[in-house]
Amino acid sequence: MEGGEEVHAAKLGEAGTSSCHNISVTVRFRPLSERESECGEREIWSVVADQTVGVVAGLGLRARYGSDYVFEGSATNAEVYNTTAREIVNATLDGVNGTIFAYGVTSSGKTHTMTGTPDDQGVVGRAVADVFAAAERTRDRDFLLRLSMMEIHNEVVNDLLDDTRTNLRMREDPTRGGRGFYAEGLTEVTLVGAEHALSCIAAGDAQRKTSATALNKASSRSHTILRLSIESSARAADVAPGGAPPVARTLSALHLIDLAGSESARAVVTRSHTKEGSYINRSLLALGSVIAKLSDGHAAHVPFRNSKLTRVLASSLTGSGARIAVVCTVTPGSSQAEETHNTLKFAMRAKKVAVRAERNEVLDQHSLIARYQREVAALRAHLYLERAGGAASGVHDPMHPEVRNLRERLEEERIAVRRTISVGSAEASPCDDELVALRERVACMAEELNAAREAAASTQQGPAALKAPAESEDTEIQQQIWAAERDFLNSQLQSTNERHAQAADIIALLRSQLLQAGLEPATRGGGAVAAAAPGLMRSASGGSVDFAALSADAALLAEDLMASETCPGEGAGGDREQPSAEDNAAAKAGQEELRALRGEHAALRDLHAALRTEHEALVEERGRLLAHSMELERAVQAALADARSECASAQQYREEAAEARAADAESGAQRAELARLEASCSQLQGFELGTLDHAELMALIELQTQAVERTRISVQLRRLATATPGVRTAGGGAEAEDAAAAEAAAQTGQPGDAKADAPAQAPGTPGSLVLAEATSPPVGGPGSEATALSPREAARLERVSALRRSWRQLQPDAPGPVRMPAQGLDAYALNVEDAQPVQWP
Ligand SMILES: Nc1ncnc2c1ncn2[C@@H]1O[C@H](COP(=O)(O)OP(=O)(O)OP(=O)(O)O)[C@@H](O)[C@H]1O
Repeated sequence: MEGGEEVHAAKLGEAGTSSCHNISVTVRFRPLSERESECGEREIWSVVADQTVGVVAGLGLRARYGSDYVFEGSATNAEVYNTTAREIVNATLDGVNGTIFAYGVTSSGKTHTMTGTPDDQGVVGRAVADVFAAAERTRDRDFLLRLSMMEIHNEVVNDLLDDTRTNLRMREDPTRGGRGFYAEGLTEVTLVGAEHALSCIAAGDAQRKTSATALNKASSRSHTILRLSIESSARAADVAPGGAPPVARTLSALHLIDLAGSESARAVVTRSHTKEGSYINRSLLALGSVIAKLSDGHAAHVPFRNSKLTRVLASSLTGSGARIAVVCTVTPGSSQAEETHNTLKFAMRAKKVAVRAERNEVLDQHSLIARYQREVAALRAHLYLERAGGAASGVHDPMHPEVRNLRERLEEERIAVRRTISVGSAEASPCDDELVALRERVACMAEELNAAREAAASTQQGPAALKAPAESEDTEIQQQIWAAERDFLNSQLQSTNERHAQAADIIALLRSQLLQAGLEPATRGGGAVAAAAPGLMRSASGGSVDFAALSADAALLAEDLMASETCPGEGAGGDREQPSAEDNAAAKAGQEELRALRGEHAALRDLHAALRTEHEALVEERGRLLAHSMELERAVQAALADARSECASAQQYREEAAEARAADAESGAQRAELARLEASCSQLQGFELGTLDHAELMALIELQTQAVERTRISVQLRRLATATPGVRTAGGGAEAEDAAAAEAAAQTGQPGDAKADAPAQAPGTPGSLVLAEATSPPVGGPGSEATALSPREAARLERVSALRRSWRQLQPDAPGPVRMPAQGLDAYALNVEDAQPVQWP
């Protein structure tokens, strides 16, 4: 069902049945991990009622969440699958799309639920087995199953079935019902059996990006989307014979999605985790807002385009829809309480989303399955005819699934080999050119050698031919001819000797040049080379050999060789019938020289071949070393990046530790103070009276008496304070207002002014009552006459002064103004606050 294929499809009006379902929501707990148990974590979330989870201890998250199904940590994958997914998987065989995904924070058990373990397969393995088993059982229909797998990693879509296809584009297909996004160029493998499907899925899983984080040894760093396309139609044999009738086929897709887990900074180990974590959290946020909009039911716009994940899910949530199940995985531990709370909130929202799910049935003459069916029918007929003709043995059905599969694999391998060859030949083309040039040169030299040989052979035959001159020829003329020939041959011999000498010099020069160039005797793979030309092998200046110069030398040598071979032997002149001994010796020496030259030539040729081999080995070696060094470079860069991010994390941890230590010290001091207060309190409240001796008891009674006295005075003062001029109060409510009024009066000289003996900067602590010194009667405004106090006011003032004196007696050491706690005057706690700790002997 890749983009555009359904262009030819036509909906069967009434044939497609539609129903509306809410997303099925399952909450699955995982057991506490070993690490969590070792750290002393407690299980604070649990099942609190039928299909309801809630907090069972501490942390103040007094929450309860209902869901369709709840599984505790002991539940198996089989139980989870049978309850939550099986029905949806079965519906896909009937043409209804299905989507099952796992959602939760990192390390909560999503991959455990979707992929499972070898002993307890997850949703994916079980769904694939069920689909194939059902297809097998349904004898009256042909099924075509195709698989694709992709991951969304850092908002980049990668093909998990073909690692060369990365960064695929998401395209919108307007021909699909509702919103249909698909990844362009995503591989779809036609499946031939459950085993085949599982092996493809295992290969795809191996391509997923995972890495160890602080919370999970194998944390998924990407969202994985597996899509199983299911196409079926009435079996070929049941299709009306003749022509190509329209085929009614059902199409559906099962999406199995293992989301990456949202994660906090706690999970981060490296800098790349931070980046991945932010992409993961962003896309999950986008999913959350899509679900929130859909759960609202009236949202005008649903932001599917905000992330690739929501685009992929768009077709399931709209259009012809899908039956959807979400398994929310959570950990019961106290350390992830907040995250669990958020996951459960997502679950609640998802539960409200209603999705229409429609049976997809189309009429189509062009579908793949229709073509296969026609081909199968034709092949069956062919097979029948063959069998009838007695030639049925050894016939293989080319449409047999296994044959088809093998063909597909063969084709894939062929493509891969072609790709490798084209890459290899592009890399090898410079070497090839060199090789071709060398081959041509060697061929030229071989030709030249042959020509030289022929010439030498004809030269050897020369004297014999010269031995039989025609009897009839004039002897004198003959002698002149021979003399001329002798002169010619002598001159030739001389020039040959010179050339030999030149050739010897050139060879010596060539050797010395090669030696100077640093061409050492081969130490590896060059035994033959060393034998052919000791001292020649590799250039120290970068490993390249000057083939052009070498070839020029070789050509020169070959020329000399040819020239020497085409010359008649030394001493061939003179009397041909009876060559002199001198001539014979010279000829012999010439032939030896010739042999030596030939040997030299052959050695040179071997040298060429050996050098070529060596050169190829060097090119290969260099390529390998280059790749290795690039790999090392990459590893070093990655290690550097990791080290830097670890440094940053360590610094952060150090700062956090320092803060924690400071907070610890502070809280220690507070705890000590609290303990002291609690001790005083319990003593004062009589909890420990039984442990006191007589003197202690008396001291305590004294203290209590003083406290009661202070309370009494405080209460009286409070009553008086509001009505008596000259008394300034401070604290909360009306007292604060009074104090502010008194302050304002002091500044403006209004009546009520009083000279407080309290320091100006501390008019009163909140919640305390301050008795100011009333040294003079209040006066009126500026320029006004002093106002005499009324007898009632004077009496009050007198009482205040008396009270103040009593207070002073009780608190002789208290500095500054008389302050008494005003909070809770009616509570016994006042005494606790006010009392000094009793120093027991
Ligand atoms: N229900 C379970 N029973 C037993 N072990 C579980 C269960 N769920 C999870 N685990 C274990 O907890 C660990 C983390 O689980 P898993 O890798 O599935 O988490 P995740 O949610 O996929 O994490 P991430 O988002 O980081 O990929 C694994 O070792 C897994 O075996």
